[in-house]
Amino acid sequence: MAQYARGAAAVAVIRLRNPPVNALSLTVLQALEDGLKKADADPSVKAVMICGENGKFSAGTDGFTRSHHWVTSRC
Ligand SMILES: CC/C=C\C/C=C/C(=O)SCCNC(=O)CCNC(=O)[C@H](O)C(C)(C)COP(=O)(O)OP(=O)(O)OC[C@H]1O[C@@H](n2cnc3c(N)ncnc32)[C@H](O)[C@@H]1OP(=O)(O)O
Repeated sequence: MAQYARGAAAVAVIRLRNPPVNALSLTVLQALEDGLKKADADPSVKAVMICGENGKFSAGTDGFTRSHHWVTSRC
């Protein structure tokens, strides 16, 4: 998942949470999109910080998601 929170001042924080390496699964991508929409809808938010849990940002596309893209791109 990705957790939305309000940080200091006008900053929204979206924290990627998908142990062990915060890979971008479909669930994480959906939660990321939801968080960005929430920030966009809040006129007091002037910046969005995206970070990863446990001292890691993200390993990129989740292994499963990557296979899915590969299969669909060949159809
Ligand atoms: C239409 C196109 C859309 C998007 C294009 C997107 C492109 C990309 O995202 S490219 C990037 C894809 N990511 C990778 O190729 C990263 C591969 N991983 C690594 O290089 C390393 O794992 C790491 C540097 C991220 C971490 O290294 P290290 O600390 O040595 O840990 P491990 O390698 O032992 O990995 C721990 C654990 O995490 C699993 N894992 C790693 N990467 C992914 C991933 N991308 N998706 C899912 N899972 C991942 C790895 O298998 C290990 O799992 P186990 O402990 O269960 O074995």
